[in-house]
Amino acid sequence: MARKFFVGGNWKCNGTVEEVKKIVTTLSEAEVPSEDVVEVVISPPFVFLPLVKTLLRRDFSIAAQNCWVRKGGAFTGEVSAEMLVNLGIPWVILGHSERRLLLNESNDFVADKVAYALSQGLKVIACVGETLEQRESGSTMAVVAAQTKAIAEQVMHWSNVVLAYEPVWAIGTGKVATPAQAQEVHIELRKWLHVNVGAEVAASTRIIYGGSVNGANCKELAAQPDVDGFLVGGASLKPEFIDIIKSATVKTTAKSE
Ligand SMILES: O=C(CO)COP(=O)(O)O
Repeated sequence: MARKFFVGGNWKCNGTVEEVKKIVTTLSEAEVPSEDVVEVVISPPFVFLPLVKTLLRRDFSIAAQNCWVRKGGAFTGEVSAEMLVNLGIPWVILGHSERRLLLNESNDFVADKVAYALSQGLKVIACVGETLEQRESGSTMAVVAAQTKAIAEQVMHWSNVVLAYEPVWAIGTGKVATPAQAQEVHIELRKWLHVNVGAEVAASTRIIYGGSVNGANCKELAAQPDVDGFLVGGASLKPEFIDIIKSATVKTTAKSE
């Protein structure tokens, strides 16, 4: 089954109203491949979701960067999945390493969030990835498999899940994984899905890469057979995000050759 290229722009905790308007205008004016070729999802901080939803071009979609683990209620400072649905936000990023590491979100907690968000009809970008220490000790696959396993135990239908492999050592460091390093983990994750979930899910689930993706390195990464797109941080705030979206054509060119 063909996996549509997916490009997410994770703005993290950045932006002002003025900056948001500027970025969205730049995106609106850009010529990018059609929706048949690439799915683009922009993820601003919660407070800017309504503004971005109003201004964003209709062929791009929106994600929140997090949501509460269960139904809303007396949880000060949290935003529930129901609220995102109510606002018409279709996607949510869950399990980002910044939340796992800085806010101590465990594999099980992330998996609970994924399950609840899916149950409310949200689509989920679920993030996994190892730290530098884990990579250097040779436990990369064990770490990402454990993170994926916790999620897989709770997911019944994978059609609304995108798996994002984001090695922590590559996030915001300018130290991008080599195409071979990314492909190696992506193919292992796909094999893991094949063995533990099923052949159809393994073949159809998009596994995207995140960590210092930019306009210069995106094409080579996109050319890897198991890299189905990107989750972009810093570069998603810059005009080069458009070049990253355009790297989707690497797949269509490869196919038609
Ligand atoms: O964490 C990321 C996307 O979620 C990646 O961030 P950078 O692209 O800034 O390295």
